[in-house]
Amino acid sequence: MRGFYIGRFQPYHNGHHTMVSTIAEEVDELVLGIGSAGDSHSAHDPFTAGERIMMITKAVREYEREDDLVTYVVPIEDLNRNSVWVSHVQSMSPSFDVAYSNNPLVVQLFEEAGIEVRQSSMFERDRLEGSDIRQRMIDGETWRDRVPDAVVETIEEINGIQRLRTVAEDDVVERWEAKNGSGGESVHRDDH
Ligand SMILES: Nc1ncnc2c1ncn2[C@@H]1O[C@H](COP(=O)(O)OP(=O)(O)OP(=O)(O)O)[C@@H](O)[C@H]1O
Ligand SMILES: NC(=O)c1ccc[n+]([C@@H]2O[C@H](COP(=O)(O)O)[C@@H](O)[C@H]2O)c1
Repeated sequence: MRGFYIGRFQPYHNGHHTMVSTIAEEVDELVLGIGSAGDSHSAHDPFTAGERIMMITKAVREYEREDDLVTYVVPIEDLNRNSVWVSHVQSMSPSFDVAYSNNPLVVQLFEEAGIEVRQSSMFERDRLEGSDIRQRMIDGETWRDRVPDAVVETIEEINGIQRLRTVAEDDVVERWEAKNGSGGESVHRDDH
């Protein structure tokens, strides 16, 4: 049996990794779908699809060895039409028998398409949440104990913390300018 588990994995953390270990008890093969694959370099989605492929491919080797799990990592870009998203996923992924997700929209779209969806409880959600882990990286707080070692290695290799801090700062400036104006007018007037 082949399963499919999709997430943004920004970054892939120990909550996702625990979910994969649970899934490994139920399937022989697992497709890990990297959602929002076209997004990167923002505070919400700092890492590219390729970087997330590295994190996940290296991390799940543990389960390939221990549980004989066969894994495939497939990047999946977003579409602006939810109604055809499941077909889009199916067009990019090896075929699968069951989907795993705790995301209510994803669950609904798969179920409406007649695909079985299995949900799990959230593991240590107070510690294992992507947005919180990204904030800890920005603030210089501990985060390494919340992700697999392979993810620490990848983030260090790509200098990911520095990137995240830079793009997060840009996001704050953009949000401030969207709310208060860029000050472009006064700069323009000063030119005369
Ligand atoms: N701690 C966790 N335990 C179990 N499942 C989780 C956990 N965290 C996330 N998931 C599930 O994994 C899938 C992918 O999640 P996602 O990559 O959005 O992580 P996230 O921690 O919710 O990140 P973000 O805060 O960036 O949205 C979703 O179905 C999500 O519900
Ligand atoms: N219309 C669409 O493009 C569509 C619909 C549902 C989910 N998704 C994607 O699936 C992924 C779901 O992952 P999360 O559970 O991590 O949010 C996200 O990348 C999300 O953007 C996309």
